[in-house]
Amino acid sequence: RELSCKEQLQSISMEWMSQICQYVVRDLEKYGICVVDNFMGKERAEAIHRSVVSMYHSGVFVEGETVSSSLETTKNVRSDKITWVDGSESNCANIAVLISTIDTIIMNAIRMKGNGQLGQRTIGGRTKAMIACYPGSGSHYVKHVDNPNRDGRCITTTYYVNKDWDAKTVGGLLRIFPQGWANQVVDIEPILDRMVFFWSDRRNPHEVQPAFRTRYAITVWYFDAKEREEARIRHREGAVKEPKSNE
Ligand SMILES: COc1ccc2cc(-c3cnc(C(=O)NCC(=O)O)c(O)c3)ccc2c1
Ligand SMILES: [Mn+2]
Repeated sequence: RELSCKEQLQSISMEWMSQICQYVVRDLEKYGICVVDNFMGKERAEAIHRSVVSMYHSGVFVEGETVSSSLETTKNVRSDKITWVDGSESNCANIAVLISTIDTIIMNAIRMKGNGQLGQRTIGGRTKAMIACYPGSGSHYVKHVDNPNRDGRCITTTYYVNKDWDAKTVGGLLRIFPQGWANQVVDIEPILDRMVFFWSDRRNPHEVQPAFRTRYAITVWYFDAKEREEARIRHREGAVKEPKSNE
């Protein structure tokens, strides 16, 4: 029987989905980092770009706060502006599709593993999506670890929405310094429709190099169920002032 157009599209997307999940499982377990291009397709990527730009100009972004209590001004550590969305906000329909696509990849990657784990982690929940804007003129984020103190976050997933980005002229590279890889670095250009997955803990110190053009990224952090529960218990006991991860 000839497949209908809808069935053909579904079978292509199923094939695409299982390809991506294989890359994510293999690369996360082998390198701790996975880069996927053309993640949402050009049309959807450009629609997400338009949504993010109009949200930025509507003034909902706030200064990204640091969790370091040192006296140095936040500017020296990071100068991005952020806003958190769950995808239900106005103008976020395309971002909702992005979030559910990432959810599906992570869940299918775990299913593919068969033991319900990804890199010996049991994924349990995620944060909302954080949209970050580095407003150019050298804005950056110094070398840091997303989750240095076991706050529960185990996978960082960052999606870039920058059209015609050329890091040679406007900088803004994501540079990862993978632990255990001697002095190797991984430089990732924040180009439109690029998706990056990497372990959020001390295995992947990274920085955002000074950007000289407005630079947008959408990040969702996935929790390790056990670590998250332990962090909650620690937090409840008020033992340690943990940075809010704005879940
Ligand atoms: C206490 O509340 C908050 C609220 C928001 C926070 C956002 C970050 C963060 C972490 N990493 C990056 C990054 O590495 N981006 C890489 C890239 O864009 O290529 C980034 O842009 C932002 C860290 C701590 C936060 C605490
Ligand atoms: Mn980071």
